[in-house]
Amino acid sequence: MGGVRFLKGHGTGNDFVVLPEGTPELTPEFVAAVCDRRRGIGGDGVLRVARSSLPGVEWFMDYWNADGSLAEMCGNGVRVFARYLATAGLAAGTVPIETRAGVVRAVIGDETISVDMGLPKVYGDSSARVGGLELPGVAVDCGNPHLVCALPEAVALESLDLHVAPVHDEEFYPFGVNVEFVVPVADLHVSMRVHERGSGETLSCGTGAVAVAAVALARAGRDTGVVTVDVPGGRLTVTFDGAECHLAGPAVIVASGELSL
Ligand SMILES: N[C@H](CCC[C@H](N)C(=O)O)C(=O)O
Repeated sequence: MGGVRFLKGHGTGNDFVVLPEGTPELTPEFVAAVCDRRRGIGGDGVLRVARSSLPGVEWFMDYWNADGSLAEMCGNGVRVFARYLATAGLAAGTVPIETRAGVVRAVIGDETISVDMGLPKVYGDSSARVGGLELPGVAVDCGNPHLVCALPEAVALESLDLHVAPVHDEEFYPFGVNVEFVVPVADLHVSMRVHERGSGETLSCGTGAVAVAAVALARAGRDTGVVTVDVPGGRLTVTFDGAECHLAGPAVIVASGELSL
């Protein structure tokens, strides 16, 4: 697909290739080639800008993982998508965006973009094995599947080797899973690393931050509050107001160009 215009952006280091409106339908092979960090542009995923057919919704975020697989939702992706719309003069203020997991609303600020994400659903317990450690975890649905594993005190977050995908229960997660490893920092303040389905370890994961925040809030016996989530790529905050949660953090566009893949 030669002559395709692209932009590059990230939200706390979770990086995406943005393909503006008019880009033809994508294939897994094309997405994997674009996300290749040596032979392509490089990215944790692709955000293709398309029109929504839903009433009152103008935009559809066609999100793909780096390996060319589809995912239902991408929280940092929505924030970068909204930043692109704003910089392209296509949106300002609050903009509804359709995703495969439903419609979310992005609130566009100068530095921060916040996404109204609905409420995650904590739906069970499972486990993951990483580096010989079998870790229990809490299953959370953020439109996409997550497993939140609290690390034992003796295990340092940075000691985990996430070059290899954690082994998960394939019966519990037949379509794969994003696995977060989390340690407490302070009250309603956690630090996490994440191994993402279809992308490997990333510096940040918005829906992952929502998942770990939901577990932290439940552990504190609360259903409203602001949870600070430190990720290797920076800091996200997740605010629960009782009706839904709001994922907030920086999102920037850093480059643009033309693909000749
Ligand atoms: N980085 C994304 C999550 C992508 C999830 C994707 N890896 C999946 O297969 O669900 C985020 O900020 O929410």
